[in-house]
Amino acid sequence: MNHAISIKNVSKFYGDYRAIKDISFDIQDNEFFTLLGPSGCGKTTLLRMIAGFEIPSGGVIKLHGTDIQSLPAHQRRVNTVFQNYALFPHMTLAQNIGFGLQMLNWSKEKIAARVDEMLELVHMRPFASRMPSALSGGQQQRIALARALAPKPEVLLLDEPLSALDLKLRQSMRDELQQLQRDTGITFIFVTHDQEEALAMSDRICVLAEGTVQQISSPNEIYENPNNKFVADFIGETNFMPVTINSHDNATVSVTNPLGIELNVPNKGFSQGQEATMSLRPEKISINTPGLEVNLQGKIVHRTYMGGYTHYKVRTENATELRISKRNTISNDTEYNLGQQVDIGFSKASVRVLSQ
Ligand SMILES: Nc1ncnc2c1ncn2[C@@H]1O[C@H](COP(=O)(O)OP(=O)(O)OP(=O)(O)O)[C@@H](O)[C@H]1O
Repeated sequence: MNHAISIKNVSKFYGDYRAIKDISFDIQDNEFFTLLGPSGCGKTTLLRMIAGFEIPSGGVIKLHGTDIQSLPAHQRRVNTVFQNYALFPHMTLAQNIGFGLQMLNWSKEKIAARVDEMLELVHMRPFASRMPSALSGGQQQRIALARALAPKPEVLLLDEPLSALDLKLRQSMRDELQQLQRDTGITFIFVTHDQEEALAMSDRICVLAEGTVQQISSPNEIYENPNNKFVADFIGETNFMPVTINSHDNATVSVTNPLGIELNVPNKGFSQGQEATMSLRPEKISINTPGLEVNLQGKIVHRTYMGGYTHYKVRTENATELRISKRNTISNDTEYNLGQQVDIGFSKASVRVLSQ
C-alpha cells in the first residue's frame, strides 16, 4: 500500500507539556483524511509538524516513503490552506495563484496555463483580474484553495478552512471540497472540531483526544461502532447508561443494565464485574412501532420540534430517561404529547457496550 503520509511514534512537547503522545498512523494516497477532536487535542500541532512549521520531539514523519525531518517547510511538497485565507491583498487573484509557481521558477507560459486551470477548477475564471478585497469569504477561500493546489503538492493540509464562513456557505463548500479532492486526486488532510463536517467529507476520520488517537475509521464505522465512550460522545448524540459486565465466556458477556433487559454482547476484553457504558443512539429507538425486539413502556417528558425531526425524551417505567429522535416523514408525521404514555422499541443489535 502506498502511504502518502506515515507517522510513527511521533510526540511533541511544548516545554513540559506533552501535546502529542506517541502517535502512529498512515494516511493513504488520494485519501480525504480528517483529524477531528475538541479544542486543544493536538490537531493543529500534528498538521504543523507535517507541514514543517513545528519539529517533532520524537518519532518519524514520512512523505511517500521519505523521511522529511530534515526538509524545511518550503521544500516539502505539502501545502496548507488556513482558516483566514491569507491571500496577498495587493495582487489580483491570478497573481495570487501564480505567486508560488514563480517562486518555484516555473516559466511564464506554464504559470499562465496552470493559473487558468486552477481558476477553472474552483469556478472563478471570470474573476481572474479582481483583487481579493472584491470577493466574498467563500470566493476568497476558493482562491486560497486554488493557490495551494497550483504547485501540485503531494498532500494538501487544510486547517479548519471553512470555519470563517457562515453556516449555509460552509455546507455548500463541503461538497466543493470533496469534489476538489476527487478531481485533483491529491491527498487531503483536513483539520476540524466539527463532527458533521468530518462525517460529511472524509474517507477516514482520526479522532484525537489529549494528544492520543482514539479511533481511525470510516465515518460510518466511527458513528456505528465507536471504540470508546469519548468517541461515541463526540460524534453524534447518544444515550449513555452505566452497566456492569456479568457472567462471561470467551465470546460473549451478559450485561446488567438500567433498562432491565436481557443483553448479551461480544466480549471485547471485558472482565467479570467490570463497570462499563451502554450506548444507544436516539434514532435507533422507535415510538409506538410494533414488532421490535425490545419493548418498554414510558412517558413523554420533553419534546423539541425540529422540522424534519422531533426530539423526544421518554422516561421509562424504571425511571431511565432516553432521548429519542423521530424522523417526520410523509407516512409518519405523528406528534406525541407531553405526558403521553407510549411504547418504545429497539433492536438489541443497536446497543453498544463500551469500556469507560
Ligand atoms: N506554541 C505552543 N506553546 C505551548 N503550548 C502550545 C503551543 N501550541 C499549542 N500548544 C498547546 O498544545 C495543545 C494542542 O494544541 P493544538 O493547537 O494542536 O490543538 P488543536 O486541537 O488544534 O486545538 P484548536 O482546535 O483549539 O486549534 C494545547 O493544549 C495548546 O495549548
